[in-house]
Amino acid sequence: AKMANGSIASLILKLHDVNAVKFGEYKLKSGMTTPIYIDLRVLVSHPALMNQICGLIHQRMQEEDLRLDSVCGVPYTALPLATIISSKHLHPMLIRRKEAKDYGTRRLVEGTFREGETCLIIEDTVTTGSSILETAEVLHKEGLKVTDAVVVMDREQGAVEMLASRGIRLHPIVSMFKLLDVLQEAGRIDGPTAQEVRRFILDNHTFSAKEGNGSHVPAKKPCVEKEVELSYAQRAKLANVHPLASRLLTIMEEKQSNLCVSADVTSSQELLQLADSLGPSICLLKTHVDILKDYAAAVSHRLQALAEKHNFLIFEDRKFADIGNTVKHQYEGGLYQISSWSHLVNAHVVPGPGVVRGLSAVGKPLGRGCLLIAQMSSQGSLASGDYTNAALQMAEGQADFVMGFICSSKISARPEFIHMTPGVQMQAGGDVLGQQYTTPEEVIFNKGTDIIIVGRGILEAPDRLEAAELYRNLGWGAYTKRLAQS
Ligand SMILES: O=c1ccn([C@@H]2O[C@H](COP(=O)(O)O)[C@@H](O)[C@H]2O)c(=O)[nH]1
Repeated sequence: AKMANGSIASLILKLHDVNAVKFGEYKLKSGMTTPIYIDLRVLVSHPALMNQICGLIHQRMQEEDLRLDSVCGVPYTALPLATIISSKHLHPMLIRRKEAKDYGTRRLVEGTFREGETCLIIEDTVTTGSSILETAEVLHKEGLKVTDAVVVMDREQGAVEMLASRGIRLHPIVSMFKLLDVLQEAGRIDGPTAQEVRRFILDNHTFSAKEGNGSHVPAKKPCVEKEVELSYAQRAKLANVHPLASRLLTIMEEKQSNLCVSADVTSSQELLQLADSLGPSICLLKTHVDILKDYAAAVSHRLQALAEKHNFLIFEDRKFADIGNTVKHQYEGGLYQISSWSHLVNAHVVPGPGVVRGLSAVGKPLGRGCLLIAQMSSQGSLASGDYTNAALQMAEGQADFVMGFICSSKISARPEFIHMTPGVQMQAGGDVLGQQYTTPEEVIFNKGTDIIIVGRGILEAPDRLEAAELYRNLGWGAYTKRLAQS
């Protein structure tokens, strides 16, 4: 059985108890200042916790079916971890010296081994992965093979990718987003602290596949592989872009609008009237067709005509979340026949990739597109950390149908993907049912997403058109400011 969530959560809380997780301002080996510091040096004072961690490392070694002839801890903090695993599970251990002695054998690797043998590296914490790489390089020089490393705490800042680019698979026991989720859930840290650290981690990814930067220094401008930013128009012309994403990006550029209005009204007449009056201001109209009390097929026909007239796309916010076969029916059939009129739909990733395959079977031949829900705006949302990463991976695996994300911040550096953010109003705040709002400037300029989704901020305004124009101007202004800064 895969490592249970409960045992990881209990480990995280114990690490916090012994002050191995510290919040504040700290400097890392790379020189980077970080709002969170992981200090596993304290483990030597907590033998029971040390044993628990070694048990989890060994469990991971078995789950991954790792073949090894020896283990080697990265000096110094991981040395006792490797020692316990070696002693308890009878894996021979090697010790990598940080500096050669100037007497005796002058060896950099102590212990007995034969050329061609495989050594598993054990590390306490990784940021860039550079310490593991240094140790692997020393072992390589001695003729040993290093294919895998296990780390207790991955800060999720690029070590997995950097080491993979050097042929080493990294297996983390705890990852940063999981740690933040558990501490926040347990009330150990508040929401703003967790959010500040998440933001820091996302903005300070140290590996760029393009530069292949191996480690010692963060990528030049720290961010998710941040490079010079492309305009919406440039992104529309990219070779790999989904045709519907290209159309949407072109509309955005032409209309100077990154505003999606969320038309959460319950009468069809009001929906159509909204589409007609706000049509010139928006790039996208988002519907919840199942809240209409008087839906008939004619409504979707008229909506399509208005989308043509005002040059916007339609996005039915259906949030599909079932197995592939069921969502196929839900998308194509039933009362609403969504695939026949909605350019875009979205899906939760909780069922796994089958949900996208099911939707794609219906939507792709019609030229439709799909957004994956990677994060949600509501308080206490479970869509964060590993879940968000899973959404990203799922999108990358089916990018011929998935064209972007519903998210609260930019999660992919690939310019083909469009990031759309709900929970937007003029002022930060929320409603009584857990909705949380941020401003257009925060979403587009600071969090780097592409489209603001605004519902009640416009629907409840005394003059809806005036409000829509205000949001359009703010969203577009934040985008042009971001472009100018890149
Ligand atoms: O995480 C999410 C995903 C979807 N929504 C939807 O967006 C609108 C927001 O309406 P407001 O009136 O601006 O709060 C609504 O249709 C939600 O279903 C979201 O808010 N958060």
